[in-house]
Amino acid sequence: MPTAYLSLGSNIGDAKRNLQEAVKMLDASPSIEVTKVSSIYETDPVGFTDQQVFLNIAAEVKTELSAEGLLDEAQGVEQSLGRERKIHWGPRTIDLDILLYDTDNIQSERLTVPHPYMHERSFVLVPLNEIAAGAVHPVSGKSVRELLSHTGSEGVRL
Ligand SMILES: Nc1nc2nc(S)n(CCO)c2c(=O)[nH]1
Repeated sequence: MPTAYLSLGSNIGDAKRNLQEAVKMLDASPSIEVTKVSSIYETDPVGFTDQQVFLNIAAEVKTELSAEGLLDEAQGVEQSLGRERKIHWGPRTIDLDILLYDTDNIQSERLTVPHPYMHERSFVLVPLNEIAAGAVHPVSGKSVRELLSHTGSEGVRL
């Protein structure tokens, strides 16, 4: 069964509860099993820096869904939790990004996997390293552990 890794983030409202609800909703989907969840990390905002700190986690899921099917589920969770896309890269109640889907390399209208920025984001790599240090980025061939050794964990706190 395919294994995928997701990054989840929130910096509006009760961020911890938003993350917990998002994981619960993913696991409640009949076609998704959440098999690992990282600790919650407080992280400095990247991209649009004039906003609240984020809380970030990573999750491992097993699913028979295609990557696009998993994206549909993830976007459904975002909508259910009130995700409003006002400012690009701005604050959000919840954000779910697909990082890896097995060792697939996907470039479609809707989806790029591996996530195009995952290799340069400590707020993604620190939680992901906690649950999948040995997972391999299918484009670079580097493990999560190796990617993290290049970015460092600046701006990420347990
Ligand atoms: N620390 C941090 N910065 C972010 N900038 C954006 S956009 N996002 C949303 C995910 O792309 C985040 C995030 O989740 N955490």
